[in-house]
Amino acid sequence: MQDDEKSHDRNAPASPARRRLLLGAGVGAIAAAGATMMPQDASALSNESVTNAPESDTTAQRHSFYGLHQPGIVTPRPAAGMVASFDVLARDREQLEQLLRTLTERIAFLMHGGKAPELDPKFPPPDSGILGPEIVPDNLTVTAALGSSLFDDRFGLKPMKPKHLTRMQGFPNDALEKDLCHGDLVLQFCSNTPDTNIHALRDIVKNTPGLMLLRWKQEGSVPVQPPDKAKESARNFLGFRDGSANPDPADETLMNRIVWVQPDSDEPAWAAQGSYQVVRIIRNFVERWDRTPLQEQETIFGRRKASGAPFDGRTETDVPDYAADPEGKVTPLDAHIRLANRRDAEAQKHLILRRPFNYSNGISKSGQLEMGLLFIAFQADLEKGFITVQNRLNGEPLEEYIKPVGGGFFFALPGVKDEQDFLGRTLLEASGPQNARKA
Ligand SMILES: C=CC1=C(C)c2cc3[nH]c(cc4nc(cc5[nH]c(cc1n2)c(C)c5CCC(=O)O)C(CCC(=O)O)=C4C)c(C)c3C=C
Ligand SMILES: [Fe+2]
Repeated sequence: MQDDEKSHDRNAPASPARRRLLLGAGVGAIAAAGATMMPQDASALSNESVTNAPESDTTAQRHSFYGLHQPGIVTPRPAAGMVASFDVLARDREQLEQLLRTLTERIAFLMHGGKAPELDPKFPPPDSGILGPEIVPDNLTVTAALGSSLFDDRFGLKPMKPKHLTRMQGFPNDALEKDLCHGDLVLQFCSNTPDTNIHALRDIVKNTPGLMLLRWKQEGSVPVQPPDKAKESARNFLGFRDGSANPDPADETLMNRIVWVQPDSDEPAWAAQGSYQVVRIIRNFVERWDRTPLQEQETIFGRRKASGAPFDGRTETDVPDYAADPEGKVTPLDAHIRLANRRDAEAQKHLILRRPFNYSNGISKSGQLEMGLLFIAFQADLEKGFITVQNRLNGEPLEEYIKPVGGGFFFALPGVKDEQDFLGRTLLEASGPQNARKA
């Protein structure tokens, strides 16, 4: 059987299009055919398939919304991502609580899936309908985080601000566009398809009128690979594997150290089990990059382009030995990976969990491709994490090919523990005299 076919559930009944393919070509013929035949086979379907929806057997994938932590941080990164940033319009704490409760209710529904609600047709339909009458979960996670601007006088949250949460400062190579930066509240959508993310965003926007207003959004994607292929990091738009040295999200002890704010930390108690989220929209000058010799590209990152291996290794999981290369004769001292992680005891304090997506936004006024990296990173300490690493990267050779233009610093809220709980409850309960209604 060919690679493309293996991604389907073999026990699932064949769809009409697939049955036609099997009947038309004959199962034996397909099995005998080489992998290179598949494109011809796929396009040999009846002309009906030109307008049929493409098939996927992953639309039923579902994450649990409830738990100690929000999903979308250490859960696997699917093919489609989006960050949407909002200004909060709620006028008082009561309205802020209403917003957080509505967000909780909508996210719980969207991640679970179910029938789209119906109303008397004299009213606007409650759902956009873009996923049809049955809303599939499609691996969706929606992760909510707050910006430092929410911790002002409007809601009495000032004393509750997470210790390191600041408005994102500009770094030396940045050219930040103000319409692409900051926000009171940010939602990160991750799912199998852009349509599922857009559906979720439109649902949330429709259900929060007068409570928040979109400020900016950025969509992104991750290239997919056949499920039975050995696990490899996905490639970014500069063609390199991105994520090879990411800390293991399945290692709970490690995640408690580098991602999740701990109850015994110096952060406000309400913030325990939350995480600092950094979002950076980093444009890549791909035309210039594509005219750069391979050798130079690899020197800039400190890794081989094809395999992702470090210069003293064979595979992308091999660990570079900088102690054996103090002068940078193997891996240059200013290579991206060497600056980002010196691989010594000190560097252990500055680890971050990266969750980036590639983005492509059309073209610039001068006819250049507007594409790059929607860089997202989580850490328990913003100062020790992203800010320290970025300061080490300042002035790196990669800067000739990248330009950060937007993003912000946020604090991803602790998880919603059950159906009685809501996003931000611990914050509202902890702050001010007008405590939040008990969940
Ligand atoms: C401040 C943090 C980082 C920014 C911003 C950043 C931008 C950026 N990175 C790439 C491509 C790669 N990065 C890689 C490794 C890597 N990058 C960071 C941090 C930032 N990158 C870290 C901590 C690491 C890991 C270093 C290590 O532990 O060895 C790699 C190599 C493969 C990998 O480990 O992921 C690539 C490729 C781009 C294109 C980019 C901005 C556009
Ligand atoms: Fe990087």
